[in-house]
Amino acid sequence: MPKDTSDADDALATFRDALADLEEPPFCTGVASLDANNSTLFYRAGNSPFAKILDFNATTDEQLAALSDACQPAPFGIAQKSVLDETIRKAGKMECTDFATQFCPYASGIVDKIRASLLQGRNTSTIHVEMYKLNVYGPGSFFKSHVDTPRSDTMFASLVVILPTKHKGGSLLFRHQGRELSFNSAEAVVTEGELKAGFVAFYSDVEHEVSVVESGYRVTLTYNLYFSDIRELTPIPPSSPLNADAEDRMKSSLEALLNDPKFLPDGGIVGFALSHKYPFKKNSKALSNLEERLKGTDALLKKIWEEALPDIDLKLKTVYRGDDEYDCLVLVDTFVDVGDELEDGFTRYVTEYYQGQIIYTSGVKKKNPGLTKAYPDARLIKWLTTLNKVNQFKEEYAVNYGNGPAVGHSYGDICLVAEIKSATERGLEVTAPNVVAS
Ligand SMILES: O=C(O)CCC(=O)C(=O)O
Ligand SMILES: [Fe+2]
Repeated sequence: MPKDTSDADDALATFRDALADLEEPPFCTGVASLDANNSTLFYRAGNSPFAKILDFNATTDEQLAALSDACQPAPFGIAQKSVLDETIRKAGKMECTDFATQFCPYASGIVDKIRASLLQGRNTSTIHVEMYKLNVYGPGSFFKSHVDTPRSDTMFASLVVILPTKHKGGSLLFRHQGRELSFNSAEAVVTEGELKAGFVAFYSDVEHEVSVVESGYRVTLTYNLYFSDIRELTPIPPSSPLNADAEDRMKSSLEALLNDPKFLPDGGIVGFALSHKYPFKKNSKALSNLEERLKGTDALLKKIWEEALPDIDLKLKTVYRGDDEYDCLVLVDTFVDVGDELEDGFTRYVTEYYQGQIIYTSGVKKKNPGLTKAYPDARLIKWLTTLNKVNQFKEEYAVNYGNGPAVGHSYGDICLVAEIKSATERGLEVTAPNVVAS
C-alpha cells in the first residue's frame, strides 16, 4: 500500500505544531520598587500657579481623588480622530505638560526587561521611550476593547506603569490570534505585602481592554515605545530561546521539507502570512525597514528560518490580488504606486512595471487550468501559514477597460516569502512517478 502522506506532509504538520508552541504572550509584565528619588509626582490642578505634590509611596484616597479631579475625561483614538465617549472609555487623563515625575523606565530596569522578554533580545535597535499620558481610573472606570493608534512607523509597543496604590479591578485583558490572556495589575502592585509599581508592555496592535475598577484609584503612566535607528553601542547578547525544543523542531521541519523531492518538485515559492499588524507608509524603503521590526512569532520565524536555511533568503514582499480572470496573486518587492490610468488592468501593470511575479496555489491552478499557459513564468506558492488579512490594504486606481474610465482597486498584503529551487537543483534524487498498469 503506498503511503498517502508524504514526508512533506509530516514535516508541515511538525512545522505547524512547533509554530503553535512558539506562540508567546504578546505582552510582558513585572514590578519595580519606587524610592524617595522617584516616587514623587508634581502636577498642575486647574489654573493654580503652584504644583501639587503626591508621594506614590504614601498616598491617601483623598489625595488620589484630588488628582483624579485635576484630570480631564480621557478620549480614545479611532480612525486617526480623538473621540470622547464614556460608554467606551471612562477614565481621567493628564497631559505631559501638566505633570512631572522622576520615574524612569530605563533606570528602573523596565526597558531591559522588555528587550529580554517581549523582544527576546532579537532586535538590537535602541528602544526609545516616550512618555504619553497620566491616567486615573477611579471607581467605575474602564476602557473597552481597542488597539492603540501607532504614533509612527517605528512604534512597536505601549508601556503602562501602574503606580503603587491599593485598588481592586482594572485588569488588562488581551486578545490575539484567538487567545485571551489577562494581567491583574491590582494584584501585581502588591508584592509580598508591599506596594510596588507594576508594569505591562504589549505590542500595540494587540487588542486589549481595562476591566472596571471596583474600588480605589488605578493611576497609570503610559508610554509609547519606538525602535530608533540608532544601534546599541555595546552589542546586545541574544537571550536563550524561551522554547528551545520548539525552535529545534521548527528548524528540522523546515530542513525536512526542503529535503523532500516531492515538496515543490519543480521549485516555487514558500510563503508565510504575518501574525501581527504593522504600521507602514507605502514607500520604497518600508519593507526593508519593517524586516528589522518584526514582532513576536513573525520575528521568531524569520530568525529560525535564517538559522535553518542560511542560504535561502526569506524576504518581506507585498502580495496583490490580480484583476484578471485567473484569480492569481502577484508578488512584488515593494509597494506599487499606480500613477496614470491603467489601460491593461492591474495585473499587467504590476508584472510589466514592477517585475511582479504571478503566483498561484495548487487549488487555484485546478480551478484555472489555463493559468500556466497564459502566464508561463507563473510560480507555484505553498503557504506554510495561511494568507490572512491582518495587514491588508487597498490600492485604488483609475482604469479603462475600454468602455470608459472607472475606479478600480486591488487588495494587497505583506508576507514573508522565499524562492525555492527545483528538487534536482536542491541536489535531491528525483524518482520517476510510479506507472500504474491499467
Ligand atoms: O491602563 C491600561 O492598562 C491600558 C490603557 C490603555 O489601553 C491605553 O491607554 O490605551
Ligand atoms: Fe490601549
